[in-house]
Amino acid sequence: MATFNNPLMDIRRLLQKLVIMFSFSVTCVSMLYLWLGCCESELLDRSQNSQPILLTGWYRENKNKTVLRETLTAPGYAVEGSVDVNSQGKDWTATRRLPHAIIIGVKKGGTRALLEFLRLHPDIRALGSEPHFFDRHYTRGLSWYRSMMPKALDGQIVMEKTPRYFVTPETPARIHAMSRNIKLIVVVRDPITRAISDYTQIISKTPDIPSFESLTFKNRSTGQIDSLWSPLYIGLYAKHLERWLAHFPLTQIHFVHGERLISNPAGELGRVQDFLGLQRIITDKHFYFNKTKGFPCLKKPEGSSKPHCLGQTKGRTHPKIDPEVIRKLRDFYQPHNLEFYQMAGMDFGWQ
Ligand SMILES: Nc1ncnc2c1ncn2[C@@H]1O[C@H](COP(=O)(O)OS(=O)(=O)O)[C@@H](OP(=O)(O)O)[C@H]1O
Repeated sequence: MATFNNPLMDIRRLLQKLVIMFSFSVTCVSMLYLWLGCCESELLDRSQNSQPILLTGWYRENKNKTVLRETLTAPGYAVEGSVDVNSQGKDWTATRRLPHAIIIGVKKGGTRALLEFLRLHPDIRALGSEPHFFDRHYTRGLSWYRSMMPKALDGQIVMEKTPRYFVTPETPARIHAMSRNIKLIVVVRDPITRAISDYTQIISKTPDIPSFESLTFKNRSTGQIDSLWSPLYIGLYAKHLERWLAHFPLTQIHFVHGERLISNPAGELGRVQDFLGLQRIITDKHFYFNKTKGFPCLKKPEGSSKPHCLGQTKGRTHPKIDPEVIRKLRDFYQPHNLEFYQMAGMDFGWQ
C-alpha cells in the first residue's frame, strides 16, 4: 500500500515537537534557576555562620571578683534564645549593609527579648548573635562588620544588639564615626534587679564565687558599696549615658522600660516601632503570657507556626538576697537613678 505524505500533517507534527521541546527547556531553565538560588542563599548563610564570634561576659572569678571573659563560638553556633529566621535574605536584590539601629544595652535589661520581638517586623533584619564590633573587634574594620550583617532589601532596617556597648567608654565615638544618624536603643531595668540577674548568670557558670551580699561591699562592716564590681557598675546608668550624650542628641536614643517589656511587651514594642519610623505591625496579638515561664512569649515567631519562649538562660530564678543589702543598694542607687531620669527625660519609677 502506498504511503501518502500530507505536508500539512508533517508541519503540525513538527510544530508539536517544537512546542514540547520549548516547554521542556523552559522547565529545565526554571529548575536550574531555582536550584542555583537556593544554593547561593545556603552558601552565603553558611559562610556567614562560619565566622567565629566572641561572646563576652563577666563570669570568671579573680580574687573573689568576676572579670571579663570571652568565649569563641564554634562555626555554625546558634546563639541561645535566638530564632535565626529573618537574617536569611533570600531575595537576590538584598545586600549586606551597616546597621541603621543598634541595641546598645544594657546587659540583662531584656535585650534578647526585644531583638527577638522586633524580628517579627517585616521591615527589620536583625543579626542573631552579638558581634561585639565596637568594643572587641574594631580593628577588623567596617567591611568585616558589614559582612556580619544579614542581607536586607532597600528600605529594611538592619539591626544588631551588643549590650556591652553601653558601658564601653570608646564605643560612642566609634559608632558616631560610622554613622552620626544611627538610632540607638537602650533597655533599662531597675539596676538592683539587673545586678542580681547578672550575678545569677555568673554563678550559673562559676558556682563557687562568694555570695552577692559579700561582693556588694568593699567592706561589709563599714557598709561601703563596691561600685566597681561589674554587676553594680553597669547599673550606674547616668554615668554611662553621659558619654553617649557627648556624641548623640537625646532624640537619637530610645529607652525601653525593661519592666514594662515584661508586663506590656506590645506597648513597649509600639514605642520602639514609632522610634524606628516603622508601621506598628507588632501588636498584642503576637504575644501570650506563659505562666510556667512567667514571661511573655511569642505566639508565632517569624518563620515558625509554633509558640516560642526565650531559652532557659532568660528568665532564670534569682537567688534570695538579704533585704538589708537590698535596702542599702536602694540608697546607693537613688541619686544615680534620679540623675538618670532627668537626663533621659523619663521617670522609670524604681524605688
Ligand atoms: N519575654 C522574656 N522572656 C525571658 N526573659 C525576658 C523577657 N523579657 C525580658 N526578659 C528579661 O531579660 C533578661 C535577660 O536580659 P538580656 O537578654 O538583655 O541578657 S543578656 O545581656 O543578653 O545576657 C532576663 O533576666 P533573668 O530573669 O535574670 O534571666 C529576663 O528577666
